[in-house]
Amino acid sequence: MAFDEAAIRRHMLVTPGAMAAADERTIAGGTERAVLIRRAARAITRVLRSRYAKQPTVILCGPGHNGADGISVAEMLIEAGWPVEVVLLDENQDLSDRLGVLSRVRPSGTFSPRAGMLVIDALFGAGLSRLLEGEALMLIERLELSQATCLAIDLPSGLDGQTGEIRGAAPYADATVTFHRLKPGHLLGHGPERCGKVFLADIGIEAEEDDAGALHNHPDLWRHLLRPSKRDTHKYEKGHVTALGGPGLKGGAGRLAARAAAVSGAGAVTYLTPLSSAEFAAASFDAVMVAPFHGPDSVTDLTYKRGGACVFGPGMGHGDAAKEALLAVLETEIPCVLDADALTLFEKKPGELFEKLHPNCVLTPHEGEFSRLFGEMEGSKLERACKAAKKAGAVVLLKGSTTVIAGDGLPLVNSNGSAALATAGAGDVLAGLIAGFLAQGMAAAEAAAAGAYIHADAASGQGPGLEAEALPPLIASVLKNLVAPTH
Ligand SMILES: NC(=O)C1=CN([C@@H]2O[C@H](COP(=O)(O)OP(=O)(O)OC[C@H]3O[C@@H](n4cnc5c(N)ncnc54)[C@H](O)[C@@H]3O)[C@@H](O)[C@H]2O)[C@@H](O)CC1
Ligand SMILES: Nc1ncnc2c1ncn2[C@@H]1O[C@H](COP(=O)(O)OP(=O)(O)O)[C@@H](O)[C@H]1O
Ligand SMILES: [K+]
Repeated sequence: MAFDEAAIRRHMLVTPGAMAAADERTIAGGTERAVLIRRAARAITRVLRSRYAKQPTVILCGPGHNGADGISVAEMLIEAGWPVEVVLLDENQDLSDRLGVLSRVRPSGTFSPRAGMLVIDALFGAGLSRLLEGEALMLIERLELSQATCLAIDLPSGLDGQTGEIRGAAPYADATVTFHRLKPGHLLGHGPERCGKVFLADIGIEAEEDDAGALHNHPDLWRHLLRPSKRDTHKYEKGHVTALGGPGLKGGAGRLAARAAAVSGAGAVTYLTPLSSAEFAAASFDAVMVAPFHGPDSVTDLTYKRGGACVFGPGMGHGDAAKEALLAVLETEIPCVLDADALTLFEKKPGELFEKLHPNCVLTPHEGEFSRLFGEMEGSKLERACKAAKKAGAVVLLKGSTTVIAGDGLPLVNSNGSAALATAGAGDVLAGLIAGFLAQGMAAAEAAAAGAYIHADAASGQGPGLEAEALPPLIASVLKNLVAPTH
């Protein structure tokens, strides 16, 4: 089972390098560059006129094609009677064939952005190749610190389109108009905070699958894998999840994971917990079954009998019996989600875990768990998750306001989360939900992608008062809307 092919083309993220190649391919195919630039400028002008009232507007133009887009926008706005001024990074740029624009050029030293002014940032886009310095740094720093409204062309200048890192400075754009497909930098690192609202414009570039550097997680990619049940389906045909909880006061985390598994569409969930806490667990659940955990056999016996998938970690504790049970289950290659304690258990000897992991495993660390398990790594979140997945031989879902999922195939970036999810237990719910999808037969990367998106979608529209307990019923209604109706 795999992601939908047509959706891959629609939802791919294209690195700046691949985007430049796609531009050149389109030009070689017979579309003139000037035509692409005019289409880009028209798209920018459309966004601008629908979003902002006519107001004093300064267009910062760089030396490359991003600047060419800016100059083309300047022409269109001048024609529409906007009060436009143009600042050129290269003051010697030849504009003898654009006399209308030339008459609006002002020295860069006069650039003084302030509230009530619109600044169109066309200094650098995909071609940013080094740290901002000198004149460019001065212009962007002034803009970054000002109250002016900024509309960025392609990327806020200084934001790295591949990593979302800031190379010297970058404005806080109110909106960004980009072309063809989003770039990873719109979603990673500082991207979301610097880009503002991102508009995607079609300028007639052909999509080729090889251009994809990653995928932007979207239901189109995996919705077909959430099959509605047959009329006469049986609960054990819909998958069984085993959740291993721990003793004592942290049992709530394991129970949250079990409950999330129960609303994933899986037919049944068993929560295993030491005898001392089994009675309390039984009193807190109705549909989820509770059974005593008394060592590795209680987990492997159950998973041999019921199959499905397991979730280890939330509230599991650091006991030796839990660790042995986890290692024993990994030997059987049953699909597993490993979160929280199941990851920190191995912080001193990660190799012991990596040796046993297999491609049906999903690891769901947050940044702290990630660095405890994989050490400090260089690179963007996307690059780090990919390296970690390779090292672990499993799917790695690295959580955060933007979540990255990496495995064997193209990595995915999930960006529909909101700060309502920054609440204790939200991660436990995610782990259980993914285990539920694994139990229903989804492959690890697909289950992780569906889990991350649906989990975040369930929290959308919720506020700071969201408690993790409230997520399972919200997840159930997101799922109901995603799954095609039964006939
Ligand atoms: N390639 C094309 O045909 C098209 C490009 N488009 C636009 O063109 C942009 C890409 O154009 P380019 O590849 O020319 O790249 P850019 O215009 O983004 O930047 C490249 C130029 O900036 C200079 N530069 C890069 N980093 C710098 C730094 N830190 N300090 C000072 N100078 C720096 C480079 O030497 C080069 O002259 C896209 O972002 C998009 O806005 C669109 O108009 C569509 C068509
Ligand atoms: N600011 C945020 N914006 C979007 N999603 C967030 C944010 N903060 C946390 N999340 C999401 O909430 C979940 C929190 O998981 P985790 O850190 O493991 O918390 P816990 O261990 O308390 O359950 C993850 O899925 C994460 O991606
Ligand atoms: K720009």
